[in-house]
Amino acid sequence: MWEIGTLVQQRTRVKVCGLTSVDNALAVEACGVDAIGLVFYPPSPRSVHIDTAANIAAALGPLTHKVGLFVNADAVSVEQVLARVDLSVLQFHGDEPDSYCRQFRRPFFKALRMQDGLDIATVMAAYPSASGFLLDAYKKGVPGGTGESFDWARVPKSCAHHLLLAGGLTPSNVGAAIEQTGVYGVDVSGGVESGPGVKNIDLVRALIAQVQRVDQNK
Ligand SMILES: O=C(O)c1ccccc1NCC(=O)[C@H](O)[C@H](O)COP(=O)(O)O
Repeated sequence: MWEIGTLVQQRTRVKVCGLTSVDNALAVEACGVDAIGLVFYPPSPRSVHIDTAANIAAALGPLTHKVGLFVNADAVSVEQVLARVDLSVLQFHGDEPDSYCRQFRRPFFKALRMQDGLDIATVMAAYPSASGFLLDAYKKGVPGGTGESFDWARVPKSCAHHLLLAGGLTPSNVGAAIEQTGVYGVDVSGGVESGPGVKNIDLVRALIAQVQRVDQNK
């Protein structure tokens, strides 16, 4: 079970990433997710146009987090997005240092790609401003959305940070992932898609059902 301080987290948070249309985002939200991710990284097949992103963020309910994803973007373009899109949380998937990430004055997750030999504790210590860390699979040259898992035994068992587990999660394996790692939340993209940037609502429902099943047994 995941513990932050003395509090035991009874519910695993769910973020579904890579929404590209208002209707699909609303349908995903209606499944009961906590957060929706918007990818501002043009090479990604899940990249969303800023106008569409603004419409998605405006359409979602006020208690649903809107997370903006960036990969080594220049600060000006991040500010341009923030001026148009009501993002509550940021997520950085590149080589951005803490000083860069914190300048936008939003809570942020730093994505750590779990390359062999990565010293997780040392990297985390370099991000004192981070609200949490997203642990994702490492694939050379691909900053995220790989659809691949990493060895969940590498997720720190007792960790003072909020951890989001990502990488190749599906309705079939998310229960085992939570049981094994006890993370604060899970982040899912390709495993609930029917095409790039299009989420399959049946798969999202199935994923949520598995998360709830495991949470009820905590
Ligand atoms: O989704 C992308 O295309 C993407 C591209 C560049 C940086 C990050 C990206 N996604 C970030 C996410 O948070 C994904 O949900 C995470 O990497 C897991 O993806 P998947 O393995 O497909 O579930």
